[in-house]
Amino acid sequence: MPASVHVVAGVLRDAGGRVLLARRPVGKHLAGLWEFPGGKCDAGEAPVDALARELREELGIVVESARPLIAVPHRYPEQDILLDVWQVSAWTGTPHPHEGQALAWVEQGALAQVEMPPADRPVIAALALPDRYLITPAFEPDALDELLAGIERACRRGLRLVQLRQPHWPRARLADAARRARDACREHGARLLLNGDVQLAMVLGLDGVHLPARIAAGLAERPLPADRWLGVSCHDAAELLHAVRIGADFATLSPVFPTPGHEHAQALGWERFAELVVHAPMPVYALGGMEGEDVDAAWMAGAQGIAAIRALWS
Ligand SMILES: Nc1nc2c([nH]c(=O)n2[C@@H]2O[C@H](COP(=O)(O)OP(=O)(O)OP(=O)(O)O)[C@@H](O)[C@H]2O)c(=O)[nH]1
Ligand SMILES: [Mg+2]
Repeated sequence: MPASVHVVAGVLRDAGGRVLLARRPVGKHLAGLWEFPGGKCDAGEAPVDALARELREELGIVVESARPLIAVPHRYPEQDILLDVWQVSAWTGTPHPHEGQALAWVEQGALAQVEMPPADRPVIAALALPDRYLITPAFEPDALDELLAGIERACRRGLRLVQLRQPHWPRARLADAARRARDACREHGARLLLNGDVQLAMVLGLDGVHLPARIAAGLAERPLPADRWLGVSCHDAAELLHAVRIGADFATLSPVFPTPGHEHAQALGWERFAELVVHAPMPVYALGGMEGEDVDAAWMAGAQGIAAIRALWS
């Protein structure tokens, strides 16, 4: 089997947050579809250099600053590719179609409706997800008010993705908490996912669910509609693969570092984390021993960002 082709592409946003797409010219692979500008790495060329070269050739701009967003392995009938997408945060020049391709600035929320290559689907998820994912700490059921106050505080600090996780609470109490947390999150434009309980999440109209690995293992297909978020906790290559199979939108992969309460688990470290994530065609959060300042390291290892209890709670 030929090795996969390394493709780099850039996400450029205008002042209004719209994303630049280019239309693949007639006669090329996947002609007519809209894509993120970019192309194949030359032999021996570093991805960041290839990105700069492709965006200069295709758009006539000079990349000043970029960081990895997501790398998606994808198998086309013609070839296997690794679609390595970067967020370009600064450039000079104005993007022009240097190769006769049509260009369009598209609202983030409209991307899912645009005809893009199949490999781009996880990229749209990555663009819609934040770089920090809060998981609530364990509370006693009688500390519901304290839990909600913490969620409020987190939203006010800018957290935009929250997992309500209280696996030992009675269901009625959990439903109370989820309802109130849902309203608090909504008020701040944050999404609330419920750990483990698909049915309750649907009844309450939450933004989605996050499944522990052992629950995901019992599923053969996606347990909720496409307009909700499905996150899955993973710890190895097999669990990541299974999460993809059941249509997860994203995963957490842990533990990157040792954490109290999980001393028995073998920590992955960044190197192993990166090896596992590059095979996963979905956004993956780094979890386990994360600190707020680890977001950069997580990006460099191919992660969407960090997931944490302690570090994001206070
Ligand atoms: N640039 C880009 N390519 C993508 C995206 N999604 C996706 O599946 N691809 C695939 O990745 C490959 C990129 O090849 P390309 O044709 O753009 O390469 P290139 O710019 O170096 O052009 P060339 O090989 O014609 O010189 C194609 O098979 C394309 O279909 C995307 O969002 N952007
Ligand atoms: Mg190209």
